[in-house]
Amino acid sequence: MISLADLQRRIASGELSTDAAIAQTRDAIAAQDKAIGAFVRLDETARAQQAGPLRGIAVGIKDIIDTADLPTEMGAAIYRGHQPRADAPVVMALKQAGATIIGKTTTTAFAANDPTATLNPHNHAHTPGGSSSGSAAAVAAGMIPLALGTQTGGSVIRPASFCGVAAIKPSYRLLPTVGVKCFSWTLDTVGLFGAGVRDVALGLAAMTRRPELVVPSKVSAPRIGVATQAFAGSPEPSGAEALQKAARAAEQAGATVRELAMPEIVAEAWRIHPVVQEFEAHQSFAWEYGQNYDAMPPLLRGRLDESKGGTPAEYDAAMDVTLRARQALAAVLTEVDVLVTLSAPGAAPKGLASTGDPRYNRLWTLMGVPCVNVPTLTAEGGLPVGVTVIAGFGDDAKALAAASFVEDALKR
Ligand SMILES: NC(=O)CC(=O)O
Repeated sequence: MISLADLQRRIASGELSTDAAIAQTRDAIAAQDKAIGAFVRLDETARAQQAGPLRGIAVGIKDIIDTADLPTEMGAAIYRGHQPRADAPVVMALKQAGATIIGKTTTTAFAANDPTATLNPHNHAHTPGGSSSGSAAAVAAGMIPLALGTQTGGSVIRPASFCGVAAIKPSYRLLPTVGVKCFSWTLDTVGLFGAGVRDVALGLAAMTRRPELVVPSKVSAPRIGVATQAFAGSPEPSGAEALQKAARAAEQAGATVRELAMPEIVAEAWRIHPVVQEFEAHQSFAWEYGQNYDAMPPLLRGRLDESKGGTPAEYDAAMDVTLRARQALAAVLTEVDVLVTLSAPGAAPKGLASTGDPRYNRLWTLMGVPCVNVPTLTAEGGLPVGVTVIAGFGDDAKALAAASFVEDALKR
């Protein structure tokens, strides 16, 4: 994979020009993407910039995020050829930091669960996950050093786990979702993919102009609470093994590690996540579902068919649980620095019919807390499995530093 940190060092030292860095990316895409299918479209006119912390860094943008220089087609026939007038603010933030938008990466239709044709670079017989399929696959295949995705359920963390890359779903609203096709305004969060945790941190720090997000050279040992999420059901053996391996490695590296049960109200928030998601989806997709029913992607259309009976009273009750659960989780996170939990039930499912199950991700999306995927082990078939490091709302720097600690501990 291409390390953003390594590219920055080589560009800063003059060893590598920004033009050469972008040319290397184009060569890697040309060599790999015919087999992987991570990109919907490439910008052949995009050039390297000469200033900014992300100069020479090629970035892939999930195709539900508006771009002025490329169509934004939402992975859906209804939006084929759709050309936004303006870049979404997160795209502009990348450009203002010096990045080069190299292309649009595949997304499941409307970032739901109708799968893409993108393959897992580690094993082409398996899904890369979704809904940010192309972003995770393009980074994992070594085509680009940085990509944007989004998460409503588990669409950043789960594909990152399946593809063996680092990723962050930041605190809710750290990055604006203006210009991002809305699924659920309470849940939708823009995230980043990179080769390693430090690379993701550098990308997020540059986009947000928050240098405090950069992982320091020395990271102190965190107090870790292991959250098994038993309320979400049992994981597959590879998922359980990854959680145990990460906890053990962190402890051997000096972290204090203990299992932490979640309060019942937090488990209840896990249960009502779909109520919030689907109620808001019916409003977000009202035009597509109401005026273009036959052209809707089938799995999303079926979900909306099933959930159209949801009532405002049910939604209000779910939001009340959400607010109380966020308060309870904040109290839990005073006992430890971070939580470590499962990123997915196990390795990537075989075939492309499913992008996997967000059952271990969705709670944290609803809680709005920063989540970082740390690649942890390689399961049967050469398939990666990660774990998620979680800090309190607004503690993105702490989540990134602790995730880097776990990442380094796993390398020992
Ligand atoms: N958009 C999403 O997060 C949906 C998913 O987890 O597959």
